[in-house]
Amino acid sequence: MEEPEAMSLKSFLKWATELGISDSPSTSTTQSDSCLGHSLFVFNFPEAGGRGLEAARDIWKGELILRVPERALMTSQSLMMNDEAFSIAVKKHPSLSSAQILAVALLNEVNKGKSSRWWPYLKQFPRSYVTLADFGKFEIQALQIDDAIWAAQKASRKAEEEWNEATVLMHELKLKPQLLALKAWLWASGSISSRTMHIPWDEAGCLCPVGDFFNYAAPGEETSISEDRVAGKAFSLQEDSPLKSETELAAAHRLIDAGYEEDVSSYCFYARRNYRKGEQVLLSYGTYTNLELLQHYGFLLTENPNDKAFIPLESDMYSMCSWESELLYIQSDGKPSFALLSAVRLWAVPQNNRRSSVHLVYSGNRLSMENEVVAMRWLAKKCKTILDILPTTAEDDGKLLAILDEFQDIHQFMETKEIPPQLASELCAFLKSKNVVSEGICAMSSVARRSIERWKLAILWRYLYKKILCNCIVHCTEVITDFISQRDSVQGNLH
Ligand SMILES: C[S@@+](CC[C@H](N)C(=O)[O-])C[C@H]1O[C@@H](n2cnc3c(N)ncnc32)[C@H](O)[C@@H]1O
Repeated sequence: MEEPEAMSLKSFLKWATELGISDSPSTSTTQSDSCLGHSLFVFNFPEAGGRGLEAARDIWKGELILRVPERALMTSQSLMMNDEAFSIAVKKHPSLSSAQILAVALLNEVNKGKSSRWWPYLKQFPRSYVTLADFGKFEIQALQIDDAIWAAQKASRKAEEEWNEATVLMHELKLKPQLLALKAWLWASGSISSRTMHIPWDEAGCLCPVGDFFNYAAPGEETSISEDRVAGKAFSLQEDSPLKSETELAAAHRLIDAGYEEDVSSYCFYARRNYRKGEQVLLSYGTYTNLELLQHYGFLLTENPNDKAFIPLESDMYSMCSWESELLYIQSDGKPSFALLSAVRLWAVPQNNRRSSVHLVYSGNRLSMENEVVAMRWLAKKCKTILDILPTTAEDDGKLLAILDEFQDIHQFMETKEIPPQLASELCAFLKSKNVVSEGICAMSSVARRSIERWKLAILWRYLYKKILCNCIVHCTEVITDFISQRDSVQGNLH
């Protein structure tokens, strides 16, 4: 960590200590300069979320590892309480949503600079975000898949509309010109989208100092090497387990490992699994597909058990079945979801027999060998058709990511003749749109550098989408091959 950054972190942790934030189970006030050190340390994890929290000691599943008292939570309400002018101004705009109010409140605090009570905390926020709303035209097109392109266009349109609606209030508050700009709004709404936590009294949630340093792991990934320590034993049955209160036990069983607790008026964080000293301690913000992670948090996971690939179906498939369209998807392992499988099975039944097959299909049964083969062939062919019409293959995307990684390392592109033509044209379009090459010299502005980050995310997203479709083709082919060999062996036995 660079010196000014380290100093700013140090003063932030001191500020947090004074507000009663603590990673120690003891509620007595400490003389320490840092609220961390008992259970957690701040550490940089370049491959897994950047700045995050590491275990300062071996931690047991279910242990309380961080407490953030209510007075340290930044909410619209707490910001209004300390700023009468802001509170009066907001009341004149009842149509603004709670997220818009929190965004304006955040910009209003930034406007105060060092005189804001929250200044040490605000200095810890990232300077910009790479969520879908921040994607420009080029990066949006790089997603390649219509659904993702629409989601990104919708996110950036929504951000712009919300900014427009809030500008009158921001002018009334006399914010500095740079804080009135869309760029500042994107920063505020990106902060809210990627850093707030749920509280029961405000839909916009709260900003939770130190608690928002936890990076994400998808729910369902709770096991680790350290889990071996308790292999075969339920953690709650261990006599020497440090789990004490009922709250801690209850928390260990929950999906969400953090929440606001009325009885202690604090946001409490519990370890979702055992951690060895030095491991990164992670939090599950919820169950998200990669597109949702990109939309709300600006990152995605190469191994995401909750990822889904949606494909366009025949129009009568939607009308014929009673499933909501968001249930019709291909899972990350390439298998169709239960609803998609039943929809395709039903569609593969001749139209005049469908009515009598509905019950069987919805109970998850295969109808017949022929029906299964028709359904699997349709699904495999659909995936192949989608993949064939896309401008690049998954393999190309992998190559392009490697080229961009290399470029970011050595600031030079490999010889263009070594780059496959479809990638070279995307690369040229990028260089042109960001004015990267001028008179044969490659000069990257900070804008172009940030754009590369978003472009890489778009490429990675479409690469992972294509991988799911490729896995689906493999799965369908295996099912068909199995059926054919079963049928051949039955026929062989009959002869
Ligand atoms: C609540 S903050 C977590 C702390 C953050 N790393 C920081 O420095 O403030 C959420 C942000 O952290 C990053 N992040 C969290 N988990 C991640 C992961 N598993 N992989 C990549 N980035 C992650 C994303 O930028 C996300 O928007």
